[in-house]
Amino acid sequence: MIEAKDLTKRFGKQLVFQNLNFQINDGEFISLIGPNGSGKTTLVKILMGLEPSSSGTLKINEKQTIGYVPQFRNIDLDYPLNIEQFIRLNLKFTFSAKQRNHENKIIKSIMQKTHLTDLRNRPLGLASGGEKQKAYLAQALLNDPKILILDESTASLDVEVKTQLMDLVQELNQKYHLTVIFITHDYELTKKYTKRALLFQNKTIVPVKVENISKEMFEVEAENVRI
Ligand SMILES: Nc1ncnc2c1ncn2[C@@H]1O[C@H](COP(=O)(O)OP(=O)(O)OP(=O)(O)O)[C@@H](O)[C@H]1O
Repeated sequence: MIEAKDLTKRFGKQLVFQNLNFQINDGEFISLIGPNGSGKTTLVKILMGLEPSSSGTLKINEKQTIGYVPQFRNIDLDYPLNIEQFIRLNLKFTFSAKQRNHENKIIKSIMQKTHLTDLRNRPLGLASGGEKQKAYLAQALLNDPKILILDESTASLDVEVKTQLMDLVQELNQKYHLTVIFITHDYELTKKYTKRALLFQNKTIVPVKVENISKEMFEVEAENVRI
């Protein structure tokens, strides 16, 4: 379980959020939503130990490792690695034959889980957006995480590819009891894949049932941001 108690974060004089109190259950598929700049990425950085909190606590079970899937960025057409080589970047480089053997098995299994086996030799620079995003997902799964964070990972994909990626994540969530935290601005995907959301509002978090979220709420937030 992930549990926040009175979690507060400031950057210098800027208060990002204060007194966050929430829980995320093991195996839950939950969305993390709210306007641009409300603190979604900052919160997951604190969760991953990449950023200190200002006060309060954010606890996870010590044994729970975390996989992080960012939104894919532009990758040059002549990027030197193929999909499999790119995924391997998250492994420890080793010259031990025994360790290599072990790693090969892990890679094979991850490629099967993410449906990338047939694409393993494709240069990453020539892969489609969805294939690149799946490669990022595969990389995040290498260390057998119990918690998977998708940080706007569907943002630059077209609707059909978004759905394919989310179906895959849902499969991983259900088959392997992965806890999934889905950071998104996408109303349709929030509705389709999650039952509960942590909504950033007025510098704190409100846990809400997704069935009670309206499209207008997403749009109002977007407008607020523009002002
Ligand atoms: N390292 C940093 N130093 C100073 N301010 C920061 C730092 N990182 C984030 N911020 C600020 O903290 C606030 C929260 O940023 P964060 O990226 O967490 O928001 P977000 O909800 O993920 O936004 P978006 O939806 O646009 O990705 C923003 O005002 C941002 O400028």
